[in-house]
Amino acid sequence: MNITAAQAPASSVITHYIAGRPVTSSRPPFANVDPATGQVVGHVHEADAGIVDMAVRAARDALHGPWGRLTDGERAAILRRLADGIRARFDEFVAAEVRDTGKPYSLASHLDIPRGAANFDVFADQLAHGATEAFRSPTPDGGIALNYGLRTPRGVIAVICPWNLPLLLMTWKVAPALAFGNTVVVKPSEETPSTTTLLAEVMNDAGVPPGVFNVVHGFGPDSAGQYLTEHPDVNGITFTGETRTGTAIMKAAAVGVRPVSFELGGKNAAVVFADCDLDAAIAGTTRSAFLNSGQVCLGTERIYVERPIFDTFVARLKQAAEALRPGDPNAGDTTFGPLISKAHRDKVLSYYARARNEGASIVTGGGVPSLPAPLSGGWWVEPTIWTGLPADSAVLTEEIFGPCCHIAPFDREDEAIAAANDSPYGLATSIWTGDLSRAHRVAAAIEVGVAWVNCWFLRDLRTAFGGAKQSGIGREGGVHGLEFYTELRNVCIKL
Ligand SMILES: NC(=O)c1ccc[n+]([C@@H]2O[C@H](COP(=O)([O-])OP(=O)(O)OC[C@H]3O[C@@H](n4cnc5c(N)ncnc54)[C@H](O)[C@@H]3O)[C@@H](O)[C@H]2O)c1
Ligand SMILES: O=C/C=C/C=C(\O)C(=O)O
Repeated sequence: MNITAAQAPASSVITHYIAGRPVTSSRPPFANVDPATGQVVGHVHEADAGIVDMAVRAARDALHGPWGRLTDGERAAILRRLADGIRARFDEFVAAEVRDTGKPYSLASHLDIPRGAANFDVFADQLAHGATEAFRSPTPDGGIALNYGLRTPRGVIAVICPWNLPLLLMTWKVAPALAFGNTVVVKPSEETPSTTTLLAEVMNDAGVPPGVFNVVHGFGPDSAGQYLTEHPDVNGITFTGETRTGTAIMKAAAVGVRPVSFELGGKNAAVVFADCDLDAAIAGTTRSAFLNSGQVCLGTERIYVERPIFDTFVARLKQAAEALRPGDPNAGDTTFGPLISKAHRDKVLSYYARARNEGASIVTGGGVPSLPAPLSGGWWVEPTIWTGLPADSAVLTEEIFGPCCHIAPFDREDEAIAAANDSPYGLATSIWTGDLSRAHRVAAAIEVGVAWVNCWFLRDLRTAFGGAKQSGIGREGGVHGLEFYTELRNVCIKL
């Protein structure tokens, strides 16, 4: 929910950050709201087309400045300083992320901020070990030619991020972009402006030249997001967010034929076989269904359980869901947070109502928890589990992005695979089985970008990360970002 500055206290003002300095804009700032309480905690400047143009120009100028002349080793050293700079201000980053998202301190301090720093380390490492191809090529005249690959930065990259893992997903894009010599104009989600703004300060302190990293704040359509993706001097667009937003951005990218790197929506399935380690499957599926209040793209909203253990699995997951503790995000025993906004909570509750109206069996949840003030003003919903809905129910086909999942039984492996693949999305899956051959067989059959076996959200940052089908375009991580963040030229020299 965003209201004008007139209604918002002047407690904290977030401005843009262009060419190494804060920049304000003329549009009425919008309010930043704490989702745990619904209270306004500050306000944020909204970029107009002129501000976005200023940022893109600064990024273009920086490409031709000292940044463009740094060696890989010098850029790697700066990336490591960025990681250290985030860690040096760890408490500030955690507090800012918790305030913007309402997520529990335990989650922001163990996932969001540590990964926000680690993303810079992994790409600094990549620079130290990167290589390109070379060939000694026989020539028709009996001589030799040398062919070698030469990677150059793509240029000015537009980076547009969602609100669920704000710093993690921002540096997951900024780190490779800068590692490979690009400059960036980034737009964090309007819901979560704070940690990216702190990152701008860390950039300054780490010696990143002005203009290499620029931040513009605002919304999508008719605001910073649209102006940035439509700017003709942007050479590539990396975006994480909803699939339908990706469609709109892809149309903008088509003008000028700019490449895109997309991490989009999902409707991920877990497949649980009767021979699994049930304790591990329950623990892992509790995380995949309810972590970050279900606001994780890799999360599980569809669970298929082999019939012999179906009733036990449902009972155990119910017990785990009911043990989650909503509360003050900064309280040590809080393990469950609110949704990001009133609009998103209304969306999730609309699916709760649909499930009820379609006759689902509500195993647990389905409503709003009763919490004391000031939390009663926040955007809370109950962790929810359903069974008994038909496969074509909207609850089983559309991304809800909330703390809810549907469990259905299956009798045969091929039936479970077909159910898991029955989706326009293809982001992630988790497979729980004690049979190693089956693990490999099923992981090869489910059409996703990331398949976990007997685990979930276990990440080696060098591996390929991204979605198949309508869940994404391209891959991030390790060497895989090279295709988007660099141009590869072949040089052929007649010797
Ligand atoms: N695949 C992944 O790795 C991944 C990771 C996290 C979230 N997601 C997805 O993100 C979604 C939730 O995040 P969200 O609600 O912020 O997504 P969203 O698409 O509504 O917004 C994402 C970002 O895009 C901007 N935006 C919106 N419309 C735009 C437009 N027309 N032009 C340019 N920018 C525009 C927004 O301001 C925001 O910064 C879910 O669908 C989730 O699955 C995917
Ligand atoms: O909500 C989506 C989570 C995305 C996670 C990553 O991009 C990652 O782990 O690199």
